[in-house]
Amino acid sequence: MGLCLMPAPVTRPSSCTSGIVSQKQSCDVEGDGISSYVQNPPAAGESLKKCLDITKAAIPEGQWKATPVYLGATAGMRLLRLQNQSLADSILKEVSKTLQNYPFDFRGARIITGMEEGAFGWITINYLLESFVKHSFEGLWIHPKAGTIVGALDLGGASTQISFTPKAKVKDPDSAFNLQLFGYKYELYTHSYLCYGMDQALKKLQAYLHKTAGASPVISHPCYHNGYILNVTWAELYNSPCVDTPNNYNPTATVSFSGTGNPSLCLSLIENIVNLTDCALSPDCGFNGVYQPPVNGEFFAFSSYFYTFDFLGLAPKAPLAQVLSTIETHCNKNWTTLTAENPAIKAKYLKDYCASAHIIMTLLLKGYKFNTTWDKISFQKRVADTDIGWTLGYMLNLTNMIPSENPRALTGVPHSQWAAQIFFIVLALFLSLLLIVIVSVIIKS
Ligand SMILES: Nc1ncnc2c1ncn2[C@@H]1O[C@H](COP(=O)(O)OP(=O)(O)OP(=O)(O)O)[C@@H](O)[C@H]1O
Repeated sequence: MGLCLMPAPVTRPSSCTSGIVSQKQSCDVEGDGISSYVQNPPAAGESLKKCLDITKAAIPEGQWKATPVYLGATAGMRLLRLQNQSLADSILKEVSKTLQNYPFDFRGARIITGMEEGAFGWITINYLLESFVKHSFEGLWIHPKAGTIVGALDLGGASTQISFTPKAKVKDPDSAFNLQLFGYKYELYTHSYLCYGMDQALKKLQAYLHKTAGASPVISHPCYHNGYILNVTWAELYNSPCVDTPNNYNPTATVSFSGTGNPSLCLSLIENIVNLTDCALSPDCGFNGVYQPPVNGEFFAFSSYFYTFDFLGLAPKAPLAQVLSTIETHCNKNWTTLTAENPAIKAKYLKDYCASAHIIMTLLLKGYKFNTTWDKISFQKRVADTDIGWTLGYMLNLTNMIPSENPRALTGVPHSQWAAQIFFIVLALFLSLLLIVIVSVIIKS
């Protein structure tokens, strides 16, 4: 769940992450955001209040009333809405009530769409890199193809998004997101894959293994480290619409996953949950039959992409061969060695880095087809001292902080005048140089 606060006089909210934000202050709703509301509403409510109190303390009292607050919920809530619409509604109502009790200018809570999540992440990155301003300036005055607009790869808990400006027009209108920023029109390709966020992808793996293991109570898991054992109830395993409940479903039954640390088996297991066959607009395909034009330009990969690659020492960039060998070495470590080497890393994350690294490689290389453009991806958490995510883009959009017109055009300086000025500056420099050469030739002779 993302929540964003922006003190009114601040022209650029400098930190806007999942959680609550005010200038450089940020804090997260404890646990897994929205799911903690389902499991333990009072604790989640307290955690939300704690965050709001920290934020309140960071904003001068005189600005509280003028500070707009929006709450946007993402894929966790999209999934909950699929399962239980009234529970999703009551959570949003409850959260809204809490926010209304604070002195901010609360402007509403809603579940954003997957396309919005993708597009706002893309806006956040390019806004922080100042690429919209550079692009519109360079695009208009220097070279029509100048300016570096980067693509966005977001890997959340419940969904994953890819967003970029393709070379050619987007062929499927359902994947096109049109924007005009600083006087420049962008046609963005964006797609959100629900159920392919990291938590749900890991759950899909477990459910696939459970389904294919027959009645066995202990199941080998090749993506878990040798020596690691995870016990889960069927209720926990099948608590999401991303996995099909078996016919003989028994919520209290338990299953044990026992790690075998086998990287190549892990990789082939993942191909059972990611459908890599063609789509209707072949060869322009992502995965699961989804249309996707060929990837174009540089990309920033954040959220779970970053967490995993940062842990493995592969962020922000590493050659593909190094990435593959690092993942293999990591997956081959047994659980005792791994925990001894990483005492500060929580087991809930440590147990999954092998699986998540393989899921990431499958999505990037085989799903999105970065196989020939691997070096274009940067694994990043922050840009310009600010966390990357969809929340800042959401806020910028809702508060109309990115003008659709080019500010230079608004200042009244016409294009032809700029072109003439640049032409005369270049001509003057050339004449000065020529004069220096002529004078030095005359002096020598
Ligand atoms: N330090 C960490 N190491 C590894 N994984 C992490 C770490 N912190 C968070 N994660 C995981 O990263 C994933 C993405 O988390 P994030 O909070 O970005 O998701 P989200 O915004 O709730 O997702 P969605 O948009 O799909 O609803 C989750 O699977 C979460 O468990």
